[in-house]
Amino acid sequence: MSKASEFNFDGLVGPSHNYAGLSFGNVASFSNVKSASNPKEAALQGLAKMRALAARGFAQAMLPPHARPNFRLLRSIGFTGSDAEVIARAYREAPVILASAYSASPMWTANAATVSPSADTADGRAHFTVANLNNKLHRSYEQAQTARTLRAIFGDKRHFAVHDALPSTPAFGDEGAANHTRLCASHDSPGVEMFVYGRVEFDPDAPAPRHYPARQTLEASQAVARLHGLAGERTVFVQQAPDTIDQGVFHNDVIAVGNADVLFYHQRAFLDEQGTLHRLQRAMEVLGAELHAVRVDAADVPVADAVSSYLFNSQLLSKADGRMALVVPQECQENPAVARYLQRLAASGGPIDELISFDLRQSMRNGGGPACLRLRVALRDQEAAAMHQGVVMTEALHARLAAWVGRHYRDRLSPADLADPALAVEVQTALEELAGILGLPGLYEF
Ligand SMILES: N=C(N)NCCC[C@H](NC(=O)CCC(=O)O)C(=O)O
Repeated sequence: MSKASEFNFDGLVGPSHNYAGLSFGNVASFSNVKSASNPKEAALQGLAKMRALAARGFAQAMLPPHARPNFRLLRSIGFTGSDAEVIARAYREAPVILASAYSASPMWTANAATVSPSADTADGRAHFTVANLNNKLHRSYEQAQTARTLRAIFGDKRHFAVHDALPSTPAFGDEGAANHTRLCASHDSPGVEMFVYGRVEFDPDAPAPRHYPARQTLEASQAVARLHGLAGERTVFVQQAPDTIDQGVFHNDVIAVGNADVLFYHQRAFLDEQGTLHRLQRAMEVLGAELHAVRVDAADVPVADAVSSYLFNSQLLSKADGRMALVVPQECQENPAVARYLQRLAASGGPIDELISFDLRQSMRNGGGPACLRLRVALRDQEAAAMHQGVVMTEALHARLAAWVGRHYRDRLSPADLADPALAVEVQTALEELAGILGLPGLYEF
């Protein structure tokens, strides 16, 4: 009988991390627009999380940043000449598009792809569908490098299938694992896959948010489930509450998180709370398992506090003793209602008995907490052995990456710095070296 474990692939923050206010509907991104960022601190904060969780024995790996600026985007919209000329003119004429081309958003790897472990799929391989992220210009370009990276790591076709992104059109808006949760009894046996969508393209009567965009469609979620060969009785499609999206919950992982048989969620997460729980419970029964729902009432934690603290953008990790730890951003301890709730939760005798808190403020200021920063990939032992090993987090890799960040990253980036042609050269030099550190020489298309 093979064993399996869940790897967290955290995104390494890239050298051009900046605050450009690019994500309408994401409250943090909008409110920190044009403030100065600290890419060095951002990368070190992310690496510290990876190191600490790896040291605790959790399976941990990383995904590298993408090449920036995205010259393909800039040249495709009419900026010509040398790289320096392209940057100078884009800065003058279209600074927001230059910022989009420089975005370090691939760090939020929960949006890189949707992943179905081999135990769930018809052909017994682990399936990945790259997310098209077509709701935002800066994110819609991530798919090509993401596919290239995933194929470099999961290239063994006997074990893995990496699908290209769905057609990049509003009907198939897809934001990857941020809107997908797998519930199961154990990682090496079949699980229930829950897909959460925000709107339905081809049903004009379906409820939808009024102010902020719903980034994920039902049609996209269904397409991913089909591509992965998931069994109907173990697949559940759930609509997110539209008014909660309108309060800044732009992905389901901002309002719910699941692990093994536990679903930790806010009362206002889903359009039909009872129906959702009932369907998940029935699907779990097919597996001979039982759903353990941990509901947070709006009276204890209002949606606004869930959004500002990112309580639900936490990682729920199974420990060796069978209990679970909740990995939260430090903002949770700073919000009195959330801190009070968490104290009660850990002492409640329920499945979650430990809190682990990280300072991820650089990422949080763009709306990315612990869960945004990681892509979960449950792998059987032989699959874990078949993937590229150079991205698995160890003390040695952490040390090399921290030193690399120290050599190449700036500690301050303001909007005007994006006009500096030296920045583009710095990023390319850094990434060429990174490809060598990770043992992935063909990683980038320089
Ligand atoms: N919830 C999850 N899984 N991911 C969070 C992604 C945050 C990201 N922020 C940004 O892209 C902001 C970039 C800027 O404004 O500079 C987004 O909105 O897509």
